[in-house]
Amino acid sequence: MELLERIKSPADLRGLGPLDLDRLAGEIRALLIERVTRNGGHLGPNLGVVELTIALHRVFDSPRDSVVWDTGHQAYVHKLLTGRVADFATLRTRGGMSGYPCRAESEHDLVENSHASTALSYADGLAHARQSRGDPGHVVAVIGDGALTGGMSWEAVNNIAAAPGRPLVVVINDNARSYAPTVGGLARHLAALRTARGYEEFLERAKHTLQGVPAVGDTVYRALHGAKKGLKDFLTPQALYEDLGLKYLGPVDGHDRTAVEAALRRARAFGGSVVVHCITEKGRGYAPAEEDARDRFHAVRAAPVPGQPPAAGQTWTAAFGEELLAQAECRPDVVALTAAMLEPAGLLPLQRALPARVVDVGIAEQHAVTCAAGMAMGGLHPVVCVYATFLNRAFDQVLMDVALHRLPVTFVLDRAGITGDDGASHNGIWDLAALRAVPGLRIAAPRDRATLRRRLDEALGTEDAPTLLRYPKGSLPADLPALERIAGPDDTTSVDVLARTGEDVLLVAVGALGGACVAAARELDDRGIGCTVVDPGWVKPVPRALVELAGRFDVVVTAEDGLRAGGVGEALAAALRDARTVPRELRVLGVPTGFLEHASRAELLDECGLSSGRIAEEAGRAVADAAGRPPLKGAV
Ligand SMILES: Cc1ncc(C[n+]2csc(CCOP(=O)(O)OP(=O)(O)O)c2C)c(N)n1
Ligand SMILES: CC(=O)[C@@H](O)[C@H](O)COP(=O)(O)O
Ligand SMILES: [Mg+2]
Repeated sequence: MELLERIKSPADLRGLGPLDLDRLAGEIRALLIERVTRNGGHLGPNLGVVELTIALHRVFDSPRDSVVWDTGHQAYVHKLLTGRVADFATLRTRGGMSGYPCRAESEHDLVENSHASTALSYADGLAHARQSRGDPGHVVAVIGDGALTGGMSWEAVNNIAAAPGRPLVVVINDNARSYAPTVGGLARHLAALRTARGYEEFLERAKHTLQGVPAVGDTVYRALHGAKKGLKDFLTPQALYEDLGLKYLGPVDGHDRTAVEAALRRARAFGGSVVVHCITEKGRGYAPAEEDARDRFHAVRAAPVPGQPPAAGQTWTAAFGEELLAQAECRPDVVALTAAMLEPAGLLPLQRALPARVVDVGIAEQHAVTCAAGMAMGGLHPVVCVYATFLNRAFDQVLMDVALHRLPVTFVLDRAGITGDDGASHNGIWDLAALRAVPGLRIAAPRDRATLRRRLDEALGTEDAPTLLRYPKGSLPADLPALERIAGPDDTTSVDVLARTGEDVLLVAVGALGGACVAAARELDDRGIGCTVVDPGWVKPVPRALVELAGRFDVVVTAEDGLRAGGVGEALAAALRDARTVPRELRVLGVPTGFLEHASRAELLDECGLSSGRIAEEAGRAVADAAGRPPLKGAV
């Protein structure tokens, strides 16, 4: 890494010759492979942008020029070239380097949000600001072909194309994949452009040959070149960009640094918005990634830590995939939708068995939700399968396109709750609080495989309202059978009792925190504090059986892997107030409102007071506090 260690800023790149630059690319790849296979992270995407990032930082002058990375998972090389080689060993570790751009780490980093399809909007705003302030320099946005399938990208293109003289360069990092091959008409359009590379090479050869022919050669070449636009439009419909008013350069081999630099220099000199279309290969330079048909090592897991047992057992995602397939085999009306996360959301079994019953809309959650509304209006029962954090993007669609019409759409949110390593914007902590405001939407949080199966069945059996299931990242816990079931008006409003060592405190466990709450009850029992642990299953609306049960306890503690503010605990507190059965002590445990720094899920759960030890601590304190306080029953 002798060369890479000398790079303290992009300026150090400009003194290097071609051989050193090639050597530098090799050193970067070696470091990416060594470190990311150990710490985990986005190996494939970053191997695919080594030459592109070197070229970009040689042509443009960050941070005088602004560089925005869409989604940001492919910014490791950018970090290595902007003075962070020494910190790279701490990638994705608590207190270490983030796996995404991070403003606190560097003035070269602007956008921390890992939600895709935002870069062009940021870039339009940054360029507008530069123009209105008279600031020199450019804005460069690097966006993947997958992120280009997101609607926001085209809202931005529509505006960028209408703004004359924007000092904006859009670099399309086209590796033809999101996780899987990119889907949709746009993917076909980009594929057509990719084949244009052969056309450009043909034209170069023709130019060289014809210009060697005396007298007529040059005339013929000029005629051919004049026909180029028409021929190229016919062969390679890049008119999409140019008819919109954007200059299009490309396609360029994104691994030919010299060619990328030449295209970027042309773009920089153009004096208006330019699209530079780079063809890259996800996983380039590392055979196991290049040969990985699944997702080209899009995101690799951290290597097992010596002495720590690797994550064992089936994941929530795999279990859901099996349960959904079982349902779909009996229910021809069930159709699953994904937003470019088919395998990550567990839909591979269904796609393999019943391919027509899985729809991948690209990175387009808003379209997924309203398309599902249309499917439901058409008599189907759609299942929208997304990561919890990404449903934030489609709140209005859930509210006004689905719930307003009381449509039987089922949402399944994977990675609900704290996810940890992927930073603040990947935690799925907003769903319970945000969606509590959606009239008629019913929400369930399964605690294990058996309740996942049961809640999915109940959700798919609900035809007069939208339903939603949510579960966390990682391995399924062991099944946690109910000791007894406290019946409600119907089976979906009953409450499962998971543990009963006494009645000093009622512990309400939401979903996957059932195990932690049962463990907390054991700790409390050892300290002579009797606990009853219950799991309501359906948490919206709050089951009446839960309100009646909680109204009989002096101390109630709720625990949820989601925002405390506006979550399930606060909904129960409001119901107890309405029933005038407020307990002496009511503690609502949840994630504080804020953005969590990256760390492991376990570390952040403990930090938020949601590990079994922390839950036991808080419940013990609540019992102690209640002992010295008169009963509040009946108080408002
Ligand atoms: C709104 C949103 N939905 C889903 C994701 C999950 N996701 C992360 S990276 C990725 C694929 C991105 O593909 P592309 O933009 O082509 O970048 P590449 O990985 O190919 O470099 C997806 C779907 C996301 N980050 N944001
Ligand atoms: C940026 C990106 O790809 C994220 O969606 C992230 O990698 C998700 O990671 P997991 O699928 O491991 O939760
Ligand atoms: Mg891509």
